[in-house]
Amino acid sequence: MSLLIKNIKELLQVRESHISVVKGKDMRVLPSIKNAYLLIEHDTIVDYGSMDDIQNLEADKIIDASGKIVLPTWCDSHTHIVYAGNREQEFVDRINGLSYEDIANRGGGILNSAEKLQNTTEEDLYQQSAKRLKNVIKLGTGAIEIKSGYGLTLEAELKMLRVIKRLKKEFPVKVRATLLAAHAVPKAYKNNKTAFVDLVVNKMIPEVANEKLANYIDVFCEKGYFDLEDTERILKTGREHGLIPKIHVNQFNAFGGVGMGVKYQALSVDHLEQMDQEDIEVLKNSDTMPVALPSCSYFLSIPYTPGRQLIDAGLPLALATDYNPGSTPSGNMNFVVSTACIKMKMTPEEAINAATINGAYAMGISNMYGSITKGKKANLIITKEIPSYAFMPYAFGENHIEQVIINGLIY
Ligand SMILES: N=CN[C@@H](CCC(=O)O)C(=O)O
Ligand SMILES: [Zn+2]
Repeated sequence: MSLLIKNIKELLQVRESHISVVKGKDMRVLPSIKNAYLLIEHDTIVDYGSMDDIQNLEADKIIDASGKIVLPTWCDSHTHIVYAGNREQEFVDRINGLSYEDIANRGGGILNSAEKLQNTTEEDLYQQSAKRLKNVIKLGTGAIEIKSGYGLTLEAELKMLRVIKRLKKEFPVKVRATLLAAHAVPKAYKNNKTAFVDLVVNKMIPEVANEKLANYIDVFCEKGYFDLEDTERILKTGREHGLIPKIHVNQFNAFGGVGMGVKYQALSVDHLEQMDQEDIEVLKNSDTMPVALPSCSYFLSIPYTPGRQLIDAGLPLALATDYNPGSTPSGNMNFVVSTACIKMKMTPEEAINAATINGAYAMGISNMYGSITKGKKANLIITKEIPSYAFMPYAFGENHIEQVIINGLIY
């Protein structure tokens, strides 16, 4: 099966295969070909170029993309889409004056979702999660990381990870799984957090690694959740079991979590709404990707990650949704890209780089996803007819996507 897309107004993010990440000033550059064609065979990009140079290419199917822009699908490197029910009452409580912290301290927040999930069957959890995944693919996401973390018991965490495994099997998009057992201290361990970390380290990590249910290890390193010592124990044990760290840090407080992530060669450090100079310096000497989650800042009315400062310091940056029931009930990467431009002062080129190639890097898959490159998976967004690519983040809140192609097939 072959597919030829021709008369593409502009083909974005065209990269040589050795580019796996873009940093600093290079993020301002988004290589493209105007008036382009793209040829797909089966699930792979095999050729592309200017329409002026098109040979007599044969294909089983031809799409005329006149007036439309084609780009790689979004790579969403941070989500929690496997959850049960919703938390709109907490949303209303926050409108009425409670903070995210107040709600968590009253036993709401993550513990509320954990209770719901523990009382939901695996089949129901799968159906709820599959619906969310289907929706975000239609919004242009072609690769996604999904975390556990609403289980908080071995049994419920395994249930979440089995659901992620099933999503991976049933859907054509690339799925990466993360064990986030240390997402909150469960009620039963309220006065004995160390015993819960013991459980994570001695039972949950070995069992999950043994069953090969996760690629990554995560921890919510934050005041009132898990401190540096807990984080270190969890990352160290995760690494020993072959799980690569990707952690929640600096959402509300900066106290060295970024350095701890870098010490254990985290693939990414995510959130970073609160950053100090030391965090920036430590990232400069690492291969760790900083990940910003602007929809979370928007929804909770907390500061945005200082993306401008990070990029101006020569660092790379990735953008992800953080889709979850508490802080970001949205998996729309188009909104993330717009919000990064509007609120974080990122240029459209920087935001698109952050949401494609750098997002792929933050999932360890940039060899196969995140750019238009021969040999990579044919995961593409075809826009509606729009004046330019900057129009996508500019005209925010509108759906500019006409078609999504996953593994060479129209989704
Ligand atoms: N900050 C920690 N975890 C999630 C939110 C969890 C929740 O409120 O359910 C996040 O990344 O924002
Ligand atoms: Zn998160």
